[in-house]
Amino acid sequence: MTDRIISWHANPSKPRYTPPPGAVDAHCHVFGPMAQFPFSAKAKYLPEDAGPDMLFALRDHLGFARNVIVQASCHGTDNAATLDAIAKSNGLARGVAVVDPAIDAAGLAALHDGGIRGIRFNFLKRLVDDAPKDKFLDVARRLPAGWHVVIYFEADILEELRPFMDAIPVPLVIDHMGRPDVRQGPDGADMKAFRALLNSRDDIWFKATCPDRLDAIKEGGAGDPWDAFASAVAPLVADYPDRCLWGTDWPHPNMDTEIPDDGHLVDMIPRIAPTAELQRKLLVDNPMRLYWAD
Ligand SMILES: O=C(O)/C=C(\CC(=O)C(=O)O)C(=O)O
Repeated sequence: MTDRIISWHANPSKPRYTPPPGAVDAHCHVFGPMAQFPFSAKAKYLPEDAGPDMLFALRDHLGFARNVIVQASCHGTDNAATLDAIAKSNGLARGVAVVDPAIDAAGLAALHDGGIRGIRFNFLKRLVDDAPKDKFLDVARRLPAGWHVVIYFEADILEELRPFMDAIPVPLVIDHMGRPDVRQGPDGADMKAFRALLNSRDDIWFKATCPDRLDAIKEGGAGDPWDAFASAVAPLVADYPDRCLWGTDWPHPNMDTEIPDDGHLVDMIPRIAPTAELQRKLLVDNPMRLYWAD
């Protein structure tokens, strides 16, 4: 793997939609800079540098106030780039780490001090070599108070993961709603299965994110303006208004063949959360509860 990839829009449009004051982009990443924070030897993609300065400039351009930076698989379990970005944010960013499950209490406390409030378990085979459920459960039982677990999986393994998720004793946040096939519509099999998961516990949250991935032309969707995503996801946000989060997913890893315009992504917000109250919950109240409770 030698070629470094650019997966972000060079000149995203200014959104027509204005987020409420204090809005949080609750799913984004930083890449490198590689000279300072080398990528993991196990990385499945090798991106160009997309550091904190670029992330914070995009935040301001899109009208957001805060970021939740999620450690991306290309940095493995070395969270230094994520921690560096949080440290440079003047308190306006917090993060989700990926850890070696053998991490000890002192290691977790250091992450907490650096602004981390959760850990991510990634089950996508194209992104990680292994996902040891027993070791994941062990560390999930030892997290600092107030932390949660973020899980990234695709819809076809939701049922298989149910016993594992049931055993996690802290709140769960599901990336991109477990990647349902949005073309099935709001009452399709994938959304029904996801609703059953949400109904099994009241502390499971979800990210109403990634129309560009879930309604991608390369996956058989229609692409921007992502109509199937809007009609499948709006009812979910309406029915679970206190458990949803939103994020850009910038710099859009692995979307280099269909790079989304971040301004258009922001313009999806009123289509999935049509009222001011829903927008405030999605963008401010919910992420603040999860990431800035202290
Ligand atoms: O970041 C995302 O939302 C999605 C990713 C990349 C990723 O998660 C990672 O590298 O850890 C994907 O589907 O390729």
